[in-house]
Amino acid sequence: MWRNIAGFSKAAAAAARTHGSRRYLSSAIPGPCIVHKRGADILHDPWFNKDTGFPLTERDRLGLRGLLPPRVISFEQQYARFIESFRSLERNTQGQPDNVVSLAKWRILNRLHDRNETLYYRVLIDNIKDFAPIIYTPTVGLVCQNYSGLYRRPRGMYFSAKDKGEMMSMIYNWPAHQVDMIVITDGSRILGLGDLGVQGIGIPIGKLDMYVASAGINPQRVLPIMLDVGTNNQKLLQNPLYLGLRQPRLEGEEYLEIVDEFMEAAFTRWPKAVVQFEDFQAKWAFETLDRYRKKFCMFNDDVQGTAGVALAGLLGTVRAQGRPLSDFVNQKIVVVGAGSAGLGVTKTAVQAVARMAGISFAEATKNFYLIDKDGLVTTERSKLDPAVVPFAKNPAEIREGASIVEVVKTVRPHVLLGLSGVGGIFNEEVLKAMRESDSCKPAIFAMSNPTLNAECTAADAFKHAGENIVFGSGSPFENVQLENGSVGHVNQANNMYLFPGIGLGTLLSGARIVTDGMLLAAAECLASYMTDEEVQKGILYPSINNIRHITAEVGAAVLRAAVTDDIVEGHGDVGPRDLSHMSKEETVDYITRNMWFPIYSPLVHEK
Ligand SMILES: NC(=O)c1ccc[n+]([C@@H]2O[C@H](COP(=O)([O-])OP(=O)(O)OC[C@H]3O[C@@H](n4cnc5c(N)ncnc54)[C@H](O)[C@@H]3O)[C@@H](O)[C@H]2O)c1
Ligand SMILES: O=C(O)C[C@H](O)C(=O)O
Ligand SMILES: [Mg+2]
Repeated sequence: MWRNIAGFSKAAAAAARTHGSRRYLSSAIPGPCIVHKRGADILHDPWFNKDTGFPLTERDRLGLRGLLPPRVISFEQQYARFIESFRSLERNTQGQPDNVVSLAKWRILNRLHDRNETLYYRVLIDNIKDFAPIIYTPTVGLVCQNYSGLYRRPRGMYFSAKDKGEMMSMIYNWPAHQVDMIVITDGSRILGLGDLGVQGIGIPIGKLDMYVASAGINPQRVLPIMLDVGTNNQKLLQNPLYLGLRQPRLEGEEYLEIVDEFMEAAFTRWPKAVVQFEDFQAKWAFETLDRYRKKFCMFNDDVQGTAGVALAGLLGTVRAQGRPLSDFVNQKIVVVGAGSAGLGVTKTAVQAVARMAGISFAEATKNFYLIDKDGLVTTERSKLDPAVVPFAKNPAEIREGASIVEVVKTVRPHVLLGLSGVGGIFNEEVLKAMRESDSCKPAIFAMSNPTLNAECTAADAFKHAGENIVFGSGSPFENVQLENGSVGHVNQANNMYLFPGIGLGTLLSGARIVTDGMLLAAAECLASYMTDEEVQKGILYPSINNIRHITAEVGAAVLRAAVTDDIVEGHGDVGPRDLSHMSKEETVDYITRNMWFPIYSPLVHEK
């Protein structure tokens, strides 16, 4: 249907040099873009539509003359007009409830997304700090909860249990010839909001928006996928407006057959795509990761992306204490939440300790304490989930099922990290107990999303646990003004710092799988991104304003790890030998040159 030629990567190189600055607007010369449509069909296609920005010659060439008001409005003017309407929405909704304002902001952005993707992604990239909380966490959670009511037009593809046996042909219904990144969910654990069934499609859409904005994946080559295998959410099943299958979730083999069929279909059509699994309930997150990671180019963001971001944060807290990184092996870490994210983080952190100290995995678990909904996990627990067995403590040390506060008071941990999905669970008592931590700078990570599900707020953490803490949260919070006159820095400990680079680095390496080495390289790259000075101030992660730069660095680290693992197969004209001969700087440059940047390309019609 369409083909993209030259131009984009040239534009991306210029874009990368300025990291999204407005200066770029007039500096790049975009290459042409082939379009197989004409007239009104182009205006209704957000991939090609330029609204009033079509130059007169293009209007003639494409049969648009008369279909638009006569005046040609420049990209800069369109951009300014959108920002002005957004700011005026902000003014007009002042004083209204947060949810109402957030949804209104999401709607105005979504309308632009549906109409003109080039302008949409440009405003997103240039204003990522303001707009990420709307198109991504936390507002995306609210959007999923209200999806059936908000639904206007489809985005992505839906594969349901009723499509069994049809998927291999259905996949060809997708209009794009090339797909680079797929994000798939079954809607079973959307953020900390539980089973939202088909309404979970908002998550792959939001994640892929971040891929375009952060990793420069061409938006014509992303594909959000909803695997609708039913829902166990009774409220949704009873809602007459619910848009998904009205049946309980498939289980066991029936479930796996659906996922298998989708994976076969997707990789048959796009053998070089990368698939990110997102927000699957823990049992399926682990099972599918195990089942597919050696067979397909895929990773699970909640298990693996989160683990890398958390590890970078944990290493940062050691540096923030003014201690050498090797001291990580002595950090006592309490993890609250033993699901897909909590277990992924714990396992990765224990592996890091084992590697650093040169000890076995079992020995390295000594300083880790895992708490789930039934309290501290010990070997005494009946029906112990096999995934948590390696981390179960001896009940002689602390009793089975001990509460968070009991564990914190007994262990005096350096780090308290929450991935429980339970809002406010780090209450005043728990936070005050962290004052007795053995660390000079105790760290509190309230990583659950969205905002109301965070284990504590930033303000409460600094108020109750002390002004010397290091704080991270999954959803954004404002920095906190401390009584001592300084600023309590809030880190957004969110996998958004890694998944775009993991996906992009993997894609551009041409690797057919994502190895542990690639994931570790991503985490190490993020961990070493910050200067000592920043880390001393409690700043563990870079500003989201630098996300394109971070993603290029992470992507290069991932690609180089794929070279080390000897699994690169190349991408486009760049072969495996070229990749393996690139220096670190050349790899970053290669990644950067391949990042798409939104700019109007001249459209050339071809039948
Ligand atoms: N910041 C990030 O980048 C990031 C990444 C992934 C997940 N998350 C968030 O982490 C949360 C959990 O995700 P998940 O996939 O691990 O979910 P999950 O359902 O797999 O696991 C939740 C875990 O929390 C435990 N839990 C529930 N109630 C508890 C309680 N009262 N006390 C202690 N533990 C309790 C459960 O037993 C379970 O082990 C979600 O809110 C999700 O949004 C954040
Ligand atoms: O989506 C996010 O913001 C992070 C994470 O993947 C989550 O599931 O909470
Ligand atoms: Mg997730």
